[in-house]
Amino acid sequence: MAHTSVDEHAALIRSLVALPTTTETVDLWSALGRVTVAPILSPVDLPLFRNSQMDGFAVRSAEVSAGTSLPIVGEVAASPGEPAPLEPGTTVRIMTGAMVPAGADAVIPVEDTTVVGGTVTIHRARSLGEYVRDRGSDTREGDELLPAGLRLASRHLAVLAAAGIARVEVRTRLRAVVISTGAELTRPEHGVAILPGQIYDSNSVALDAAARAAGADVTHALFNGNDESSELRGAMLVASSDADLILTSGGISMGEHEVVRDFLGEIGGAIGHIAMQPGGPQATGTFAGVPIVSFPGNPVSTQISFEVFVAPILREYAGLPAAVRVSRELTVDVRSIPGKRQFLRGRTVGGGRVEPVAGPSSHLVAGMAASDVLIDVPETTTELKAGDTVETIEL
Ligand SMILES: Nc1nc2c(c(=O)[nH]1)N[C@H]1C(S)=C(S)[C@@H](COP(=O)(O)OP(=O)(O)OC[C@H]3O[C@@H](n4cnc5c(N)ncnc54)[C@H](O)[C@@H]3O)O[C@H]1N2
Ligand code: MOO
Repeated sequence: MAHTSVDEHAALIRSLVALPTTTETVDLWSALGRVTVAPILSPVDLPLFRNSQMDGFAVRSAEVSAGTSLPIVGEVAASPGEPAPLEPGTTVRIMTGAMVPAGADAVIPVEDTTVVGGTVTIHRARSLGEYVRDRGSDTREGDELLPAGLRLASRHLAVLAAAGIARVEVRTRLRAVVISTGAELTRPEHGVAILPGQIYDSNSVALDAAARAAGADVTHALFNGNDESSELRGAMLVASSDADLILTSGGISMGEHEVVRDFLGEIGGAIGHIAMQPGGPQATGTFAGVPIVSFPGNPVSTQISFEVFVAPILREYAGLPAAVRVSRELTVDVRSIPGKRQFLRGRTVGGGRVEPVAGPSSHLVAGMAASDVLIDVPETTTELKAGDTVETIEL
């Protein structure tokens, strides 16, 4: 991997990750954010029947002009049942959503009328079809309601329900497992009484949240709090039984206790450095048929590696838009490492500008939290001036 570029490594990971090809059928209540697999055609016309847009009176429009009075001979509510046809020279009260009786072709809103006893006087003429919502005027039986590959939002669920569709076939969610490694790690849930030399594991929760935000289902967020490769193998066995992708953090560099590196070595994985900062050390492998993508342990390296290499694949599969890239002007001069694609943390400021946040070091987890974009500096760029345009990636 010595001279591997970011794009080459991204392509390698894309080739490793086998996206699920199965589908499942879920009810609408569980379908939010899921992705359709085929176009969904309407089984019905919408509206289902000709109905009133207003509370008022159903009339034959040709019979109505300003000052017309008609006897009120009945009422149609928005409720089951077909109303009787409207007799000529009469009207019926009608409610919004109620079926318009045969023979009626317009609705007079109640506020345009005066009712005295059983007679209504209409104050102005109405045209044919006014305030009548025709059957099929929204969509026709057989028309496409939703396309394939659509991520379902509330408005999509609403039209399915309106058409009487209770269940929808969706892509099976990609199942990811997250494993953090390092004997120095403890979980924040364990409280403040940590030993000298211990730190809180922030990568598990970061990767778990990032994977879920990218539309994946995280089946396990495991934690290997020692540097034993046998223990990691155990975690991998659990993970691989229930995952399409295993993400690890830590233990892939050049130290003496690189548990992920050792494990990947045993299973014939690939470990090396790529032309990227942060996120130089990178590794991949396959265990029990499940791809493993291993990120360096430094918190910023892990987070950025996920955004660069894995998030685009997961988002695409989950029907989410790709991360937004925007050109912005730098507020200050910036130096970058020759031969490495650098992803600096940035904060957007007014006028389409961006200022770097914290430094380039990959332990600056608070600096990462204070940023809202990554500044993508090409491998060949070593110096940028205030006012220069840079590509930013929204976080
Ligand atoms: N001699 C060399 N040393 C290092 C090199 C190198 O090329 N030669 N590369 C450096 C770079 S760059 C990085 S990045 C790291 C990657 O190391 P590892 O993947 O082996 O990660 P660890 O050593 O396990 O951890 C690095 C760092 O991150 C902290 N860490 C680890 N896991 C977590 C976690 N879950 N939550 C929060 N913080 C975590 C860990 O304590 C370390 O401080 O290697 C450099 N070294
Ligand atoms: O490349 Mo490392 O990921 O800078 O910290």
